[in-house]
Parts: sequence; C-alpha cells; structure tokens
Amino acid sequence: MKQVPPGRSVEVRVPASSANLGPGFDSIGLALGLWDRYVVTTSDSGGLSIEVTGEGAGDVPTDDRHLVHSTMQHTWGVLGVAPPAGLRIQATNGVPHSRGLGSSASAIVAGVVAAQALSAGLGLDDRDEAYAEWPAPGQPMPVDLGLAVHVSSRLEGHPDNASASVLGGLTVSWMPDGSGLDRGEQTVSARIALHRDVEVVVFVPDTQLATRTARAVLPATVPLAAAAADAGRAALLVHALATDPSHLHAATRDWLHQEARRSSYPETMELVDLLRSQGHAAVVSGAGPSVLVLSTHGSVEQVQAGSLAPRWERLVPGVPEHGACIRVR
Ligand SMILES: Nc1ncnc2c1ncn2[C@@H]1O[C@H](COP(=O)(O)OP(=O)(O)OP(=O)(O)O)[C@@H](O)[C@H]1O
Ligand SMILES: N[C@@H](CCO)C(=O)O
Repeated sequence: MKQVPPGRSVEVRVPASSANLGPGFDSIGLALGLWDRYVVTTSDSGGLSIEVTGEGAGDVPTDDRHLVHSTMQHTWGVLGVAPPAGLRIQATNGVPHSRGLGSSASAIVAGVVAAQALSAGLGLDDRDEAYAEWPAPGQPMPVDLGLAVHVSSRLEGHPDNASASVLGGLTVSWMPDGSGLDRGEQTVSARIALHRDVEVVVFVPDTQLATRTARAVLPATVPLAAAAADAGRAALLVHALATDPSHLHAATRDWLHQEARRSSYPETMELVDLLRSQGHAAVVSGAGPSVLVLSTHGSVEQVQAGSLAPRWERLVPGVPEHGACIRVR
C-alpha cells in the first residue's frame, strides 16, 4: 500500500453551515461566512501533534480522538493509502460548537479534504498525474468534491451541513435510491445559485445543544399531512431562495422537526416566534439552538431580537460562494 509522503503541508479553510432552513430537514444546507482554518503537515517522525486555538480550544481532545484527525484516518482508509508516519494539525477555529452552525460537519469536511489533498500524486485517480511533483506553496489544490460530499455526509450522518461546507452557497442533497446514509448509498448534492438580494442574519446564544440530543426527541414517523406540507414548502423554499425572495416567510414553515424539538430549545422558539410574528423568515438553524433569518439586503437592519437581544449575539456572516478551500503551504 502506498503511504502519504512526509514533508507535505496544506492549509484548509472550511465554512460553517445552517441546515434544514425550515422544511428542508436533512436535505437543504446553506454555507455561512464563519470559518475554521487548519494547517496540516506530514513528517517522517512518528507521532501526532494537535494545537487548537479559537472555538473549542480546551474542550476538544488533542489526541487521536480529535475529529479532524480521526476523519483523516478514515479517509485514507477509503482512498486505500497508509497514513504518514508523523502528522501535525494546527487548528484556528471560528465556527462555534454545538450551536446548530455545523461545526462537526466543518471539522469532518476539513479532515476529508486535507486527507485527499495530502494524498495527491499517489496514482489514486486520473487527477493525480498533475501532481507527480508536489505543487509550489500558495497553489490551490483541487480535490474530488463529489467524494468529499459523500465521505463527509456518511461520517456526519446527514448530508445537509457537510454538502454546504464542501460546495458553499445553497445545497440540496439526496441519496439516489432514497435508502438513507446507513446503507452506503452515494450522497449527491446540487448547488443552487442564490438570488442576489438574499442576506442572512444569525442569532447565536451562549448555550449549547448537541445534535445527538436534539435528534433523540424526534418521532420515528410523522403524519402524512405534515410530510406533505413540508414537501410543498421545501419546493417553495428553493424557488424563494433562487428566484423570488418575497415567498421566504411562507417557504420557511415547517411541520416536521421544530415543534417536536420545542422543549429542547424553548428560548430559540421564543425568538423564532417573535421574528416570524414580525414577518421575518426565521427558522431554527440546524438542530439549534441558533436562529437563522433568511432576509434581503434591504431588510436586514430590521431583523432584530428586540427585548430578547441580551441573550443573543447577532451576526450577518454572508453566504460564501465557495466551500472548502485547500492551498499548498
Ligand atoms: N473544529 C472541531 N474540531 C474538533 N472537534 C469538533 C470541531 N467542531 C466540532 N467538533 C466536535 O463536534 C461537537 C459538536 O457537534 P454537534 O453535531 O453536536 O454540533 P454542531 O455540528 O455544531 O451543530 P449542528 O450539527 O446542529 O449544526 C463538538 O462538541 C466537538 O466534539
Ligand atoms: N438536519 C440535522 C442538522 C443538524 O445540524 C438536524 O436537524 O438534526
């Protein structure tokens, strides 16, 4: 088996994401302009070194349980290459953890694309001929984004966050035969161009909610009427985001997951209810507890938390056109 060579270094930047956007549960994702940055370097001396600054510093493990490291090991297994003898990961994290902003997906995507990039030129695919020599520092390093969507979605367990972090912008993801991630189906994502007027506001609380906890309260089955209503609104949502933002308020109604999780994030729903009563297209961001508002450039200043503001940090992060970026160091 070929081994990832020593002496290679890449810089990887990956954006945050918001999943669901109301009715697009486990399918629709939107990249957000908050970024994790990693420098990943291989060496010929054994051992692992991980340094973390920013979000998660002091909380995430800095040994082989670190999510970026474990994801890289998994990806090298998928690619059929042996890991390098030594590995250094320097993380500067800007994506808040367990706030519904896709931090775990960002970390997983970083691990997948870093592992792909560091394996370039090993004869693993056609693209590799271009990397017979390791590129000069500063060069962009393209990776197989379709593979990155698939591997990161499988590891994350749902494709909405991971796809947006890989591709940027607005994404809709699905499994071709609808059998679900656990059956090993390839995940596919469509990248949809956002209407130029769309702008987003995010309200981030101090409190955290693990996605696993928020998923545990969801019912195994839902009434046909709820499924039908969400399907219609999800279709309208894509139209509203791509073509006609005047429909955003109606398009962000959801009957599948937000009410079922209300007791897990009462303050989040209090803010969603307040903003929606004012005509803003507010939704729970991912599994919460952050709140996302889909607005327009001209209306964004009107999106305020009012009397609830002290509990929330208000951000206008922008929606990046591109997702994960990889450069040679
Ligand atoms: N950059 C990172 N480096 C290492 N571990 C991370 C990183 N980001 C997230 N994690 C791990 O993932 C956990 C958060 O995952 P979780 O799925 O609960 O929340 P989230 O991804 O932020 O939210 P959501 O999936 O609802 O958008 C953290 O507690 C940490 O263990
Ligand atoms: N679709 C997932 C997103 C988690 O970020 C959920 O709502 O559980």
